[in-house]
Amino acid sequence: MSQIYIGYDFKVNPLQPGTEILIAELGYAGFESFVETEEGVTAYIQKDDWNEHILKDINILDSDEFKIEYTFSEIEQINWNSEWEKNFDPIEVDGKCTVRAPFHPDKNFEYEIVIEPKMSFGTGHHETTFMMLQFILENNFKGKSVLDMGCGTAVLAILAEMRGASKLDAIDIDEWCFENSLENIERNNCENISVFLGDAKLLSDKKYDVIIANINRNILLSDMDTYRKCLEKGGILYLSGFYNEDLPIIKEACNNLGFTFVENKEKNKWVAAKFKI
Ligand SMILES: C[S@@+](CC[C@H](N)C(=O)[O-])C[C@H]1O[C@@H](n2cnc3c(N)ncnc32)[C@H](O)[C@@H]1O
Repeated sequence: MSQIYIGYDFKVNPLQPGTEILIAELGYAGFESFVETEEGVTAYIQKDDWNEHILKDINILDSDEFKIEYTFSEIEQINWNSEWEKNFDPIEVDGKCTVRAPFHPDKNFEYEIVIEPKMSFGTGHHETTFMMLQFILENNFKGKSVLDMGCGTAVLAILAEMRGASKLDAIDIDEWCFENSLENIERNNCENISVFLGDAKLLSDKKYDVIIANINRNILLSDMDTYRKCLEKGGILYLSGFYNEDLPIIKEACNNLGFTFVENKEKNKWVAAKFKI
């Protein structure tokens, strides 16, 4: 890999939950990989995605509860495999599903997903991915056509196929996520998932029984109308990637399009919500 990265070394006090909150916020600002250290975290972002105001919306940096100091520098080469081996512990969801890396030993779970995340978002560690995995475990996917919008590593599409979905599209705007999704789909022997590079513009003539979209508040709001048009009657929409304070805005936008709110989950202020049409 030859992309140039900017690496930020953050010292966080108190370490937890400060580091966890910081990683979550940086993830949504475009940082792609995180290496937890004894004092905090080193976070990486591609130089092409970076600008000098990149930390402007990271709220925890302005919080009185945490003291956070950082330095940053340009890095030419990162060995992602060794970074992940240091950092990626397997996760378990509700005793039924595990998400692990290829270098972890097998586990005896009903659903075992092997993900080599490299730089893509979606190992299950993030609250939003975790809650979406829970929704997929709790709900019926048998024979359903499914869209995983903003697929990252395609972890959600992979579980949906394991749960019986018969035809799936996984779409991501990021080229690395597109390639990583293809690799993970093969690694997990999935046969019903097609991966596309792009955004909601790809959806003009598509129809699905279920749409899963874990992106962020603004993209969800701007693409919601397209999701609505792509859902079959009786279709289900799962949304995540926003904080609990944004749930009323998301609900209102969904209501205006004729969706009914079914339920939501919440973890460390992040929300995942289910709607039906
Ligand atoms: C929060 S991550 C979620 C990844 C994965 N679905 C998960 O649950 O872990 C959001 C993903 O959406 C992608 N994305 C951002 N904007 C998008 C857009 N307009 N259309 C499609 N994908 C987008 C990002 O590249 C990123 O991989």
